[in-house]
Amino acid sequence: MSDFALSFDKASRLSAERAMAVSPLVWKLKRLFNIGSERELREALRVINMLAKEVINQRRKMGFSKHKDLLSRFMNNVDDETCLRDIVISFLLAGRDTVASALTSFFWLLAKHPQVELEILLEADKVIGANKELRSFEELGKLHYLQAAVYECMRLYPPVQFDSKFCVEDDVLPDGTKVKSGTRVTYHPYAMGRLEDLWGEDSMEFRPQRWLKGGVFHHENPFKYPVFQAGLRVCMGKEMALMEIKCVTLSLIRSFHFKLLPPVVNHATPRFSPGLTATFRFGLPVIVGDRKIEFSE
Ligand code: HEM
Repeated sequence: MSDFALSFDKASRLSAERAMAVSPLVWKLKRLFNIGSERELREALRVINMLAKEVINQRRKMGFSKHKDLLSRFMNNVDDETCLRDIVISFLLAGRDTVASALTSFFWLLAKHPQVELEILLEADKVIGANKELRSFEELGKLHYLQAAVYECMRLYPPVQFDSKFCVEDDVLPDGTKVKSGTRVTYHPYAMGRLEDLWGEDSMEFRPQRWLKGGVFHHENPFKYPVFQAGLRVCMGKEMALMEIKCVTLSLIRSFHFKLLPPVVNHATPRFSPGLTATFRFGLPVIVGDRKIEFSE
């Protein structure tokens, strides 16, 4: 792995650990004396900042005024170097591990539910054509079962499993709960996705059909399914993320077969573990085979 990726992973982990500390005083003292995890975090951030600035410098050398990619657009409108650097890092943080986490969970669920994988393949053959490649964004939109399966996957395994906000001034929630200024308020998509009150008695089952009405995908209220958050600060990359997850899954499962490796000591079941972005603690060991050739045991 590159220095950037290693530092990025380390900084994400250490920042998440800050949030889980018994008291913020612990990490604040460590930061003051530049010791332990805070020293490691500072070093990781130095590497990340340096490389993010390098990305911006390279783009500047290439010329950005006529380019239409996201970074060039930001560079055309933002002069502050530190702000640009933070934009690069925010988009990486928001878009890198979240999609990877969703894909890992999805491949795990598909391996455990071959009938769902089969439905996705049959739908793809019907809409796109057997042995044909996806041609357009519109065609992707016709894959209702695939979309339902992706939503169902993230209901049970949301990449952002909980998310906190701090109240700026005294407020009252719609149900009358008073929230004092400075209070930390957390919503928990992982817990909400499993509530029987919200999803019914089969809330723990992976059942893509719950998202379909007459074979057509239908959205749920985002406040019931806050996987991408809801309201004004909803995820800016939602549609891009969904497109990535669906395209990667389709192109891989149409060509390859993924078989879970037999349980390994201590890794018996993949463990969904918290972090800034949740992921499977020991990765997802699989054997990859050609879809046209059956696996032999
Ligand atoms: C499955 C994948 C993804 C999930 C589950 C997800 C989820 C979320 C969530 C829960 C938030 C709210 C965070 C907060 O307010 O604390 C958020 C914000 C955001 N996401 Fe995503 N995200 C995903 C992919 C992406 C991608 C691919 C991008 C862009 C490349 C992206 C860009 C952003 C940005 C810029 C924000 C901040 C929006 C704002 O504060 O106004 N996300 N996302």
